[in-house]
Amino acid sequence: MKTTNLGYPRIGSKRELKKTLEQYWSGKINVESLLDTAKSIRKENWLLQKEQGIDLIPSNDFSLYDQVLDLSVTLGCIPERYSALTNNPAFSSHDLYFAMARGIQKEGVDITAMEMTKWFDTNYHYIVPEFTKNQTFNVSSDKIVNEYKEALELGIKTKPVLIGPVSFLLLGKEKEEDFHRIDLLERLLPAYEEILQQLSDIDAEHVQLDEPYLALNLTEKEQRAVHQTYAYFTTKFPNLKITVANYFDCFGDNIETALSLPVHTLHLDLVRCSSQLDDIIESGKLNSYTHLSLGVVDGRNIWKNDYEKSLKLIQKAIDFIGAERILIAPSCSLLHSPIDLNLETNKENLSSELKQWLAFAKQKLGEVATLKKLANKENLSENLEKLKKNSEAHANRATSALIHNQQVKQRLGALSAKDDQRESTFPTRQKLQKEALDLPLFPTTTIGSFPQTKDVRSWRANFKKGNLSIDEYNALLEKETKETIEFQERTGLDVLVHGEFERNDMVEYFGEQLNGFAFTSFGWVQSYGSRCVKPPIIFGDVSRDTPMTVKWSAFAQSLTEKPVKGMLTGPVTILQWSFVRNDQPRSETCTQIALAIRDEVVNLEAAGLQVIQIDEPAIREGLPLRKEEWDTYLNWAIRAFRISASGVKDETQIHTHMCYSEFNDIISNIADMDADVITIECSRSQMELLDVFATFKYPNEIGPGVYDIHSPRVPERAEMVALMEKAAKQIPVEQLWINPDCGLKTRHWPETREALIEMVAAARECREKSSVLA
Ligand SMILES: Nc1nc2c(c(=O)[nH]1)N[C@@H](CNc1ccc(C(=O)N[C@@H](CCC(=O)N[C@@H](CCC(=O)N[C@@H](CCC(=O)O)C(=O)O)C(=O)O)C(=O)O)cc1)CN2
Ligand code: MET
Ligand SMILES: [Zn+2]
Repeated sequence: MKTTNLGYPRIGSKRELKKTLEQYWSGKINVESLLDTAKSIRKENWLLQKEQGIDLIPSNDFSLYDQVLDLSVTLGCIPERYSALTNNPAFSSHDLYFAMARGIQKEGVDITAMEMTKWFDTNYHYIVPEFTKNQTFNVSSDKIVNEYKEALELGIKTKPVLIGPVSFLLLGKEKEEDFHRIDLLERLLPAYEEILQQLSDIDAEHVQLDEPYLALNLTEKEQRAVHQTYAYFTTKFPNLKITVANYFDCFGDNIETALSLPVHTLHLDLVRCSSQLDDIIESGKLNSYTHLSLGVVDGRNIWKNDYEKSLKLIQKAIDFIGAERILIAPSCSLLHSPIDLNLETNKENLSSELKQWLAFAKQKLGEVATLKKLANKENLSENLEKLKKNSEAHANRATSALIHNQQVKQRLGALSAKDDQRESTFPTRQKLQKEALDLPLFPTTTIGSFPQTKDVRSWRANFKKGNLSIDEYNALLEKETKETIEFQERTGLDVLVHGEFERNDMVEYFGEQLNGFAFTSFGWVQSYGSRCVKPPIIFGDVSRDTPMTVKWSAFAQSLTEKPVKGMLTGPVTILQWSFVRNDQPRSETCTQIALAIRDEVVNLEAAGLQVIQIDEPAIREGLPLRKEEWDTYLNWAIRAFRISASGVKDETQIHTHMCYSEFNDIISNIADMDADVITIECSRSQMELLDVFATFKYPNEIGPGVYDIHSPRVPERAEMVALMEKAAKQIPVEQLWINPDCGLKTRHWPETREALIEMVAAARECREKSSVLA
């Protein structure tokens, strides 16, 4: 029996990579310093995994920005528009790499970034590969081999990890008509073959190919592609031990395909799909030589493993194929876990009672190693003690007084059908809101946050450290908010925002104020590139004691005659971007949050806010991976949003906002949310979203984001007008708003000012053209 790991967080336990990247981008350090930091993180990670008792330690799980982008670059899959960089000695390979990730506007070159979207149902975002009909693939980087050699110098023979060819193709997008990307497989396989050859030339023994698409609904053709791929690889490389890793859900209908693969190891996510092992046993179709990697330790949540439960699964697998064909593993890459629970020493954030129930990435590896020893009956006395402690922790969580609140449970039980309905239907509300707000055609607004500058962050850090009093901190925030309101008035925006300067993060901020939530000091998880989040931990029933946002929204509204939008995060997003308790259905936790947000919405209205936005950017990402389960999720998720939005009168305009996902397949459910206005990401995908409106008539108002805020690039007015013209072809102009595609917190002020001035100018141009557009 062996222990194995699928991937380790690469941001660094003190976010070293994040800090170095941002310094590099701002020109403060050179590329060598950046690469040095990267190298030391890899070293630390490899040694730590060894020390924790992992036998098969991954390499190539490191990335400077994103592992999918790395693979695109490795395979020479670089969109044509970057040729201005590849043929120009003024630009290095790193310039090219970061230009693909973030866009570039420098030395006469102006190229947009590649699209970014959610990695399955996580809050991690990857850079979407772009394919053309005649796409070629040429191995053009040594990253995989180099990292293998780097670890070897430390005495560690790693297991290189890369995304498998079928998933790589499916993760991407066709940039031309008339072909399907899966048809590129035959051209792609020789490139993979070259990489596998290089690895086998340097005596790599194991390689892990991730095929998470095996957890989704695949067509027969795609299933055949998976089979063909691994039949080919195993014939070509009979001595390479290939693991095919599936995670985030069951194989479902792909189980026959998975079991037909002639590979050395299949990895199973037994956290998301504990019945998978039984399915395999009952099928009787596992190859006689295939090992099973049992993903029993949850890579997606922070709860301590339940050893008794895991050991039952492991024992069942041992009885089935024998211990020597078993590997013990986390359920998926630990990229999605915070790094080290031992860093959490602040008892006000995380009490010792709570802490004993938790395990972060490093601790999870320890759990994997302990489970192996328990299953192998190694060092019995020491490990039986660990088992006993583990059972005790689970027993006292089950009965803890921290968790249950009868009032919350009663309120949930008393909900009735009318609690998720506005008073009138949209046409009536729209008329009343038009009278109340008196907005022009193509009203302009932003999504909520304005730049979270170094200054703003340092005020908060100093306030938390006690270097600033609450009054001093508030005074600074008031000044920042006031300047932001003045900027918006000067620029001519129609619906203003307060800027969210008081918030560390749109989820953590609410988590800090709601009962039933705990938060960490260092529990950072990478969201994209250098950006991280610190997801709160929902451990108990959720309730709200006092208003959470009214003070800042009312303050901002007091500064202007223009309407200010109250700004809230919706229940589904708070749920999705937190670590959620696993002792009751997610739907129940979500409804509890919905009631807390509903109370906040009602309070904002009473404080004079006529427009209130309830952000739900995570609604799409929360969808189960398999379509069979979509309806159940959508029913409770959409209802939770509606509960949160339905406590106000018709005149109050409810907005929602969504970004960075593919929305076309759930557009009618989004319409069912019945928000008066939705602002939605559209720009990086060139308004592809709008295609769906050719057949689906979106009933309410909508602001398709006109520029990409995740890139520092300033959009041109003409670009934005062109996007709105495209929108006006599908949606009546009376329904259209103009806004960026997400909040501006990651941007700096200079580009923010320029971009919004251009955006308002674009709106004026659209108004002038409106008779033509209509
Ligand atoms: N939860 C969440 N998920 C999301 C989004 C989001 O906004 N939130 N947006 C989408 C895209 N993802 C994003 C994720 C993170 C960030 C982001 O900006 N994160 C910040 C951290 C935000 C934060 O928590 N800030 C804290 C802590 C800031 C900090 O680093 N403080 C310094 C000290 C600063 C100083 O002394 O100057 C430190 O702790 O070392 C604060 O402001 O209080 C970052 O990585 O830089 C943006 C987008 C999708 N998913
Ligand atoms: C990821 S969606 C962000 C919405 C939030 N109101 C903001 O502007 O930052
Ligand atoms: Zn957004």
